[in-house]
Amino acid sequence: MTQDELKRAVGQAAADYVAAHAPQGAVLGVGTGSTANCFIDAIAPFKDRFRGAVSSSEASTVRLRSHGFAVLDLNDVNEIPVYVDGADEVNDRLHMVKGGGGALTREKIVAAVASTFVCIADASKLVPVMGKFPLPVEVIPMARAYVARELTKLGGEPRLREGFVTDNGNVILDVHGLSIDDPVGLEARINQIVGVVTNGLFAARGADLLLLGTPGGVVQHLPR
Ligand SMILES: O=C(CO)[C@H](O)[C@H](O)COP(=O)(O)O
Repeated sequence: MTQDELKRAVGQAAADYVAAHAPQGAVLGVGTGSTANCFIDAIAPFKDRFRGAVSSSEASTVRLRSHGFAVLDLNDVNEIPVYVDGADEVNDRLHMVKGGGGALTREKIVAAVASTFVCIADASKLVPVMGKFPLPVEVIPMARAYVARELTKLGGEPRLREGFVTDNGNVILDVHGLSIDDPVGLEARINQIVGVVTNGLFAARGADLLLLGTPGGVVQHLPR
């Protein structure tokens, strides 16, 4: 199976999960990226069961609307039973590195509100130690050079994502060369740097369920 086929399989599995578990009239939390797009396409036939969706990016909003979903302002929503999103890396505790698509801050906000975070990923994303995928950090533009120096002190090699501006008007520093042995500690440490909006470690609030696309089928993992 190709990687795209595995992404479609987990997108469909997540749609089946949500259709079975989310209450009638619920608000759905929707992530960003190519795997999340597969989920959006797979859940579209069930859209009338939902009050609408809260989106984590302008790109997902466009796709949701193209399927006829009502896209709601998070400030008008009290509860999100399920949030479905992809990951760039995930470990067996269901900590993740996210933000390859640059939507990490809105993703983290929607995930914080959600009762259940379902991570959907192809098998290549499951790793013993995270850090091979450069860790995205969203930064207020005027703090870029300062934050880069601070990230270097933590042992990483930050590189500006050239020509990219987030939906929030900020820049991304991708931090190379980290071996993330303490995801919870590093997430908190980086967020303490003045000028950082947030970083792509989702460890304090990891996923509750991983649907992993493997050549043998979609496998469910709970946090170890
Ligand atoms: O965090 C993300 C976007 O900010 C994505 O979930 C992550 O980059 C995975 O993307 P894809 O499903 O395209 O591999």
